[in-house]
Amino acid sequence: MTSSVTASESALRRFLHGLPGVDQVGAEARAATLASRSVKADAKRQLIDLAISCIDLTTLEGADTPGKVRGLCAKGRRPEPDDSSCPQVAAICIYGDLVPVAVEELRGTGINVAAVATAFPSGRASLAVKLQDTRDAVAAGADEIDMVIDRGAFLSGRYGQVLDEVRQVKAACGPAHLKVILETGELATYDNVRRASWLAMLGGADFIKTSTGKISPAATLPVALVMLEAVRDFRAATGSQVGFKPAGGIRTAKDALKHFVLVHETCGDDWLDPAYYRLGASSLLNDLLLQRQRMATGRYAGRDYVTVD
Ligand SMILES: O=C[C@H](O)COP(=O)(O)O
Repeated sequence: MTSSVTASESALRRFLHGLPGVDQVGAEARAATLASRSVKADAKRQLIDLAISCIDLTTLEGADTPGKVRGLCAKGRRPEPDDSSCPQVAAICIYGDLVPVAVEELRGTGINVAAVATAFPSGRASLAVKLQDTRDAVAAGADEIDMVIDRGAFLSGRYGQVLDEVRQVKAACGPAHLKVILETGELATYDNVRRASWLAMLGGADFIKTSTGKISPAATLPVALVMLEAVRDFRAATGSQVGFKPAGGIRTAKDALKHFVLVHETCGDDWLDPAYYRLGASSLLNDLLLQRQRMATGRYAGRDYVTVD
């Protein structure tokens, strides 16, 4: 390692370890307080539609098939086939090999195709493999790349390596937007979540994302709070607005509303837009549709009203 690399590594370490520490008890208490706020019925109606329009509708299973992805695309395009006032989702999030199927199904709809890449979900592969994974997905038509950071490198303190990987993947994305997944359930402390958030943003992330959905805990409210503070503070420091995507374990409309209260109170409404906010979820849409129907008619339509995935 050259002395200049060593110097920049140590400057990076000093910067990340110089960020204010997270008060664990305070963060958990604040997240719980905000989550207990009630939302008025009118606002709830609007937020349910906003939540639908912010969803990255996801399937990330080894057993995924072109047929399953086609079905997901159809659902994302017309979540309520009999109600044209129901918004479509923001993106369909899938493995890279299925990108051509989604591109075909979503052409002209305005729904983005998001591909997980960089040896998702573990992130354990050479940089060359990760970059090729990214280029392949972009060449196949992905509009967005969801990469994972190398948690082993991060937890060993090899921050420069993580930063460099994010930068190189960003360059490989070309015009595609980059979401950087921290896998917060493996980062052990809120301080690490704050440091990894800054590292990803310094590397050029367009979005920072909590989790792969493969590890529990995933998008907890205190973690979301810490990451929202990071995107807020990053904009104040640099002028750049980076988006935020909580993902994993968000299953009910109630969960989504709690996340929205957190965004509103922490960052303000500039983030309440699919351009800066996504909810990564495989089954949340069903509950949002049930609640939407209940608010429109005053009763639940029954579980068979929505598609059972
Ligand atoms: O990125 C999204 C997650 O993989 C979805 O997780 P979920 O199945 O818990 O909704």
